[in-house]
Amino acid sequence: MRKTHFEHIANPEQFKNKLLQWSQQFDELLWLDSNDYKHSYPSYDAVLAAEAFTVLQTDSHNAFEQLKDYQTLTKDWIFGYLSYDLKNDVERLSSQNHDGLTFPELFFFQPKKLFLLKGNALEIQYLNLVSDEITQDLEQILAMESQSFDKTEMPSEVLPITIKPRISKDAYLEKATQMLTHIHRGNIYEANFCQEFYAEGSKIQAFEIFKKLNAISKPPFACYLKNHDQFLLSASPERYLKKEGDRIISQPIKGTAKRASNPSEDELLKQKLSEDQKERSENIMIVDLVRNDLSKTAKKGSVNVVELCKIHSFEQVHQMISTVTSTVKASVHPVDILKTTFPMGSMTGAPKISAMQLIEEFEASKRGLYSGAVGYFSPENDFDFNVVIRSILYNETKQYVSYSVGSAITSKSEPLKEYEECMLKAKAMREVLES
Ligand SMILES: C=C(O[C@@H]1C=C(C(=O)O)C=C[C@H]1O)C(=O)O
Repeated sequence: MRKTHFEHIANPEQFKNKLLQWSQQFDELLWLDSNDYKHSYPSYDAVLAAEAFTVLQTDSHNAFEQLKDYQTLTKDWIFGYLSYDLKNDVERLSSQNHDGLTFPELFFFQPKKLFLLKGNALEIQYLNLVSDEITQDLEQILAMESQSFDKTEMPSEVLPITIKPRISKDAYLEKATQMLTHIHRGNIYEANFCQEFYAEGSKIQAFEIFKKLNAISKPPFACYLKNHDQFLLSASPERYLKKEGDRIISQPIKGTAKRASNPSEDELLKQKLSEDQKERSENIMIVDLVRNDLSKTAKKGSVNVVELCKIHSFEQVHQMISTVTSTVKASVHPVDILKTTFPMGSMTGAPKISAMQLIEEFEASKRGLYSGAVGYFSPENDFDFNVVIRSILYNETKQYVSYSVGSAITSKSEPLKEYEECMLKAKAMREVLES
């Protein structure tokens, strides 16, 4: 079905740059970049999937069954996303909040052209119908002018944008206080409460903004997605779920601290986060939820916490990350591993269903692709998906730009501190949009 070509790449960083530049001509593309992060469970350094041969695009109704059929019948690489609102396909829930983006709730495509980069080894896989284009495309890519990833010039037709909050700071503080009341009453233990920032009537150069966001964040799960007029520019540091053979890996993040330019001050902030009882309990509650979710498809006794509350430092923030693994039963369809764990606990709270009900009640925007997952299935039924956070979403036709941020509310939360945590997470996105 696919023709494979191998190529040695002398300068992977420069090649990535050229490849991404070249890919801009396609209507459907997904770019995944680990930014040379030393992953404990690595896949590829960078992947480009371009030009759809087949597509699955739908709302949440029966979405997981449709994805299962599509993945089973296609028997090939498929790339795309699950939006948060697929919760409505898994539980008796609905999404009534404002949606300025109107993206499909699920989108997957089978790319005609696929590039997989690991170290200096490039694997090109083209569907047979375009396989005679490999040599010519490769020549074109190598001849592309290499542009620096942190090139910051703004094309002249682009106007500065005005970002507005969907809810005011006072409304946020009021809602967070009400959430706390639910927690103190024992209705839930933890809720990931999010808020949207948006700009209307805005034209942005999505690709330029992505390059800037990536350059100042260098996250391990970066992605750039284009589905015609819909764009996702993501600087995500978080893995949702990976399947490698019968091994399942989940790496929830809970616990965030700012970085300092002074190294000793920065080390102190890291140390403080590591020892912070509130942040640790936030993280452990989600680890418990993930263990429970994974146990639904795991072989008996195979769910393990292999790393608990470890601090990882990224350009923008320090994060507390745990790793939970399991061995999946042979009879389980890969899509069911997603279905039984979705949405990821780090973005809901616990217990999951009650937390999602309160989120719907208290948040003002439909989460959509924010708080969903982007990734791929391989022909071997493996997969890897990130968590869509620290991401800018853009509908070019509607000229609507949006980013959302959130934080975990637990019994020890102080609303103002949670608000500040949201602003810390928003900093890089605001900076690249307003610069
Ligand atoms: C909600 C966001 O992040 C989530 C909340 C985190 C936290 O509470 O520390 C950390 C990572 C994410 O799971 C966001 O970045 O918007």
